[in-house]
Amino acid sequence: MAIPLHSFMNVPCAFAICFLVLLYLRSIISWRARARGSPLPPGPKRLPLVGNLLSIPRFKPWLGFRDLTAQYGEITYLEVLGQSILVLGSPSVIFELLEKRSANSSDRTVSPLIQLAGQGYNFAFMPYGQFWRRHRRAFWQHFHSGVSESYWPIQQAYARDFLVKLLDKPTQLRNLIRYNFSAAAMKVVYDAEIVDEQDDRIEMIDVGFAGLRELTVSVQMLLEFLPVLGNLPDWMPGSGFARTLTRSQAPSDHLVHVEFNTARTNVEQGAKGAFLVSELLARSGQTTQTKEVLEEDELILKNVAAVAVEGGSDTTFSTVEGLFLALSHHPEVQKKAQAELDTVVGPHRLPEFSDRDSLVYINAVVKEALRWHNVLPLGVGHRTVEDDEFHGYFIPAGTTVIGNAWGCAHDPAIYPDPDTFNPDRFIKDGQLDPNVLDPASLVFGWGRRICPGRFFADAALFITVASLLHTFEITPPLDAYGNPIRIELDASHGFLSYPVDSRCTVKPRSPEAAALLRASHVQEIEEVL
Ligand code: HEM
Repeated sequence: MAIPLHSFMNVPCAFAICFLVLLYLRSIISWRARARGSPLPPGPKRLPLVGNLLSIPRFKPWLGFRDLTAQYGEITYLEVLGQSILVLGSPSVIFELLEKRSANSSDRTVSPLIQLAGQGYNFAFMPYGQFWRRHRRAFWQHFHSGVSESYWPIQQAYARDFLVKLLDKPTQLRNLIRYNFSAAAMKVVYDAEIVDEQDDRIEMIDVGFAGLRELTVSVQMLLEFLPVLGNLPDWMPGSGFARTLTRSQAPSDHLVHVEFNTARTNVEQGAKGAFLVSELLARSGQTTQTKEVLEEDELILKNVAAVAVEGGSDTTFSTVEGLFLALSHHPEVQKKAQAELDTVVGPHRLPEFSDRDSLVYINAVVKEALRWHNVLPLGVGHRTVEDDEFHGYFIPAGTTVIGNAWGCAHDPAIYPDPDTFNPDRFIKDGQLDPNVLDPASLVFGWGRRICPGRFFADAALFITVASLLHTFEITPPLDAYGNPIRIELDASHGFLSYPVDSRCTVKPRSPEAAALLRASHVQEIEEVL
């Protein structure tokens, strides 16, 4: 009797189905054992296969995540194509998971996009482990609060140089803000002399970060799970995005290698300024080190130097751009700041770091600038290493944890009327109010991954804000008929966020203020730059 062909076909088919069912049952049993009866945190209903892919907000995700928090609570769980994601929506749960349990929540999701965007050298995206730790230690040695103070003269000189240039080229505001922070970072790290905003190295730093600016949560998800999209030939639709990312590779490589090697040559010829380079040369003189150790040391120091420049540029740049827009809306904030500066500093000199403790209102302006416009609205995602139980919920190992910094910084329960720029919210009885949550505890991230450049950033912001308000007046831009144009804050929606339009009119507060700036500038340039 003939046996029908389809019966043979059915045997492997049946085996395959049984195998899949067994795998599924095994995964459920193992999941239950791992979860020990704890449920996953609440979240939107998951669809078969794609899970919550459609619930991931595509545009300005920090807004959508804030809405998820309102609907499901401060701990919301999402799953996209098998990847667990936890969205934390209040400072208390963020601090609890990302600070107190930092040993388990300081990993990063390793993404091929980071290499594609030329950021492979950047330890902000490296997984938790020895290699990351060595980078972080090397960075911290040169940027902890004590050492950061030694860079104040450079930061002050560039802040003033920026303002002198602004006197002459008020329409170049954006380029000059970028110049201020990038040139100061290049000086601190490589002892590089950059004297104006047209220097090619300013553009190099800008383009080196451009790839990261393009990354959004939804694009990241898409490319994570369909990595082939990153390798499409140029002529295929959809390849443009990958091309934009890869444009950052050459400038980043230049920063890591060429700028470092130039600084090394200068140090070998007797230059004193470039501390990271000097450190490397000192170490390479130690004959006890093996060739491999020295090579890895060199790579780490090169990476760390480049991160300090890139990290030190765009973040502060975006914050100050937002601040200019806010100030143009609030003449009363400028008046209060100027009254304080006139009392503490007076008209015959410019503000200095030693004035900081007496400049309560200026410190409040810096805090409000960090709160009002967030350059990293969702920080940088963390990742858990092991299974955990949190508030009675099961958090699987490998969960991506997103702290919604923007959501907290704009929560009316923490900061009433959060969209209004109001430095007074931080002041009580003439002093900074310790009962108001410091936005620095939100916007610089958390735990073992907290921003190690925060002291450097805070100093750059303080001296820029104090010097600016002491000498300039900022008003809205004017239309063709001379009428003021009101520009609302619209933050771009990438991984790094920038005001889309921050046009404003800048002019010196008085002829005396302009003269004071120019006079101090000549002396400063000779001493520091
Ligand atoms: C307004 C200015 C700045 C803001 C808002 C900011 C914010 C952040 C945030 C949110 C993170 C991620 C923290 C986390 O994972 O929890 C971070 C990491 C980092 N930042 Fe900053 N940052 C600023 C300025 C700077 C500056 C000036 C530097 C360098 C001098 C810098 C260097 C870094 C580095 C190296 C990391 C990676 C840390 C790691 O993964 O271990 N940042 N920053």
